[in-house]
Amino acid sequence: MARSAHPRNVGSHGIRTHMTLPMSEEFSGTRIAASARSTRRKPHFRVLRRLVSSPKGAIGLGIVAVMVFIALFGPFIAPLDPYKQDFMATLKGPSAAHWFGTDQLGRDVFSRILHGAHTSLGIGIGGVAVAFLFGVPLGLAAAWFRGWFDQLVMRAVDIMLSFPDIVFALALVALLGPSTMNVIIAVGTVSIPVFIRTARAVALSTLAEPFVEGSVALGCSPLRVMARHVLPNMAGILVTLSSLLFASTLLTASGLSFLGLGTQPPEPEWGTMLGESRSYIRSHPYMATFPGLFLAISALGFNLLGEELRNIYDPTAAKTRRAHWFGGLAKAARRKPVAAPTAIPDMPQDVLVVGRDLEVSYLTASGALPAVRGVNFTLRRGRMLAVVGESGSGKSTLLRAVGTILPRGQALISDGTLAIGGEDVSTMTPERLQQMRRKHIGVVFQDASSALNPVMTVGAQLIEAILSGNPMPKAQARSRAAELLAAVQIADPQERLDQYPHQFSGGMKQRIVIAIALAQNPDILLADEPTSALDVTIQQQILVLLRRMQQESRMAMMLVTHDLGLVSRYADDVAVIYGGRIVETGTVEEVFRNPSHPYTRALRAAAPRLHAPGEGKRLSAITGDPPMLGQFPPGCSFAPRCGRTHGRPLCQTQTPEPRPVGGKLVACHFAEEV
Ligand SMILES: Nc1ncnc2c1ncn2[C@@H]1O[C@H](COP(=O)(O)OP(=O)(O)OP(=O)(O)O)[C@@H](O)[C@H]1O
Repeated sequence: MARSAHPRNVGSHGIRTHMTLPMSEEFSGTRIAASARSTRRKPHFRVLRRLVSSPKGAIGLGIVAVMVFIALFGPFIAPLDPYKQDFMATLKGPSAAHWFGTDQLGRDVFSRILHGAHTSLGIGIGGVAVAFLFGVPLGLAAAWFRGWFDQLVMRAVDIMLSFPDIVFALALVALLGPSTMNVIIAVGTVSIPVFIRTARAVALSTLAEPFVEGSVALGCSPLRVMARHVLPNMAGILVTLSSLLFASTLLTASGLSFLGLGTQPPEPEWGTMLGESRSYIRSHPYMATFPGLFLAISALGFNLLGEELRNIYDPTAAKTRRAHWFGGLAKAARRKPVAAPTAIPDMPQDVLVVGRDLEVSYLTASGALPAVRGVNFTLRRGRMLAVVGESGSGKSTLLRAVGTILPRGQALISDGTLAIGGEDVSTMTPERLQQMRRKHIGVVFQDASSALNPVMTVGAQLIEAILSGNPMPKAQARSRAAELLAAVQIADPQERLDQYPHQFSGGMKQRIVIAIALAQNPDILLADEPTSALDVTIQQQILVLLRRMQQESRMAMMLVTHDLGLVSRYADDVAVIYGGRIVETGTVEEVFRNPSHPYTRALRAAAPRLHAPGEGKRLSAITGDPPMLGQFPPGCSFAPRCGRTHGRPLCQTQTPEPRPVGGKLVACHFAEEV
């Protein structure tokens, strides 16, 4: 039965198991000498240098600089009074006396353009600022809170977008009255939905990234997650959007001025000037050409500038200028073990995580569907439990439940009990959960590339992980970050701290992810297919590293993997999961030496083994497909694919419960029939 989701998506449910192991409130991490140099800052003129070194950036910056200069100093450099009428010189074409000609009242068009720059660009910038300041926070809030708030915001956005910009802006100005300020409010309001949609879409995808989940797992607050990960990741797109909107805002504002609702004559403004030139467009085209040209050039300049800024702020798009680093592993010999965590005095017991009849469900259109169904397991200090099974069997869902990082609003613990350090997570407040994640749980995700924030240096990400649970001076945190990099065998750690993830190889990125997971000296380490994106030799190195650290620090570890070879080499215990249930569990030796469940046997037979008896034989595949979410057959879920069932009704009707068979727990009615 599904229950309402906890704000942090840990289900609240009625079942309570009395646990007596209180989790320590405080965890004193390794003390580090504050001898490191301070965090180096990137010089701000780096951006300027990059801008001027590219043709697009240089042109864009040049145009914007000229326009800003004109907006600021136009009145001082204008040769004539922009308001002065000369009825003897009306509608004169460009000449030495009037470079851009004169208008219907004999006013100097050039001087009016110089004076009008201030108002025109001011309206554009003001409109974008209004849209940005309201749209971005609303979009971020909608992505974070989801639910009814998201629905409300998005319906309002849909309604606003269903009107053409100019019509909506017209209605607003008609309501507020014609004035420059009201035009800014109107054109800004019209653009708010675009910012909301963009910010929400980017935030949603960024929040689903493993590196953000990692931050949530580290216990970072929503504001911090938004400020550190989501906003920097959308900086490029927001800058580009702002520049594009600047152009459209200028045009919409000009349209309003053209209709007489914007800046009022005799005030010079490019849109108003275009409006005034309407009647003379055929006979005296220069009247429209010059203000139009200034509008178009301004829009072009902001666009070019925005595009180049996007390239700069997205380092993954930028070409790596420096040579790649090659001599890594040779220098990495200076290995430095991570210090063992300080003992938690009031948590001496070995059992750190207990799952009892644990059920985890996804909230789908068809209701809450269980992906993990009544599993029992224990994570013990100093031991590694491997969770194996086919794709879709529920391994990652189980790991995320243990890490209290189930996707918000999508999954929840719907039944049973999960206790971490003796505390039932369903009774924990969001703050307690956050503290738990921050101090006691480290998570290593599958794909290191997406587990690291591409726009933050490795050092910044490590320092964030270190500081999230343990305030300390930045210099000390940097020193600790370098120590962690050295511990995961990355050479020249001080220099590497200032580099971005794309400057590291896949294996090194995964080492960094491991370093981040270990930043708080966690008691529990969760690794979800930590090596499946790596080649075989690197897989071995990473697993050796993980195993060494797990043993040195006596962490309880859960390893999710498809690779039975890795399990037999590195894990202590194994849980074989099928259709969301643990079908066989015990020590690796017991389970693999003499597998009892037909599914375990089939998995073993399907796993490639070098130098195994019968080498050269074809691998046997498991016939049929694993059950889909919500489509589990009655009785034993494996029965439709099982060679041992022989059509026996018991398998089709009664779900086998795990029972002791030869030192293991096996969920099969006929486990003894090996
Ligand atoms: N966000 C989600 N919404 C709905 N169903 C989901 C969601 N995530 C996973 N599932 C479903 O839950 C089931 C278990 O998925 P899970 O990712 O835990 O399996 P897995 O064993 O880890 O698979 P893999 O090895 O491919 O990662 C699958 O049927 C999957 O389709």
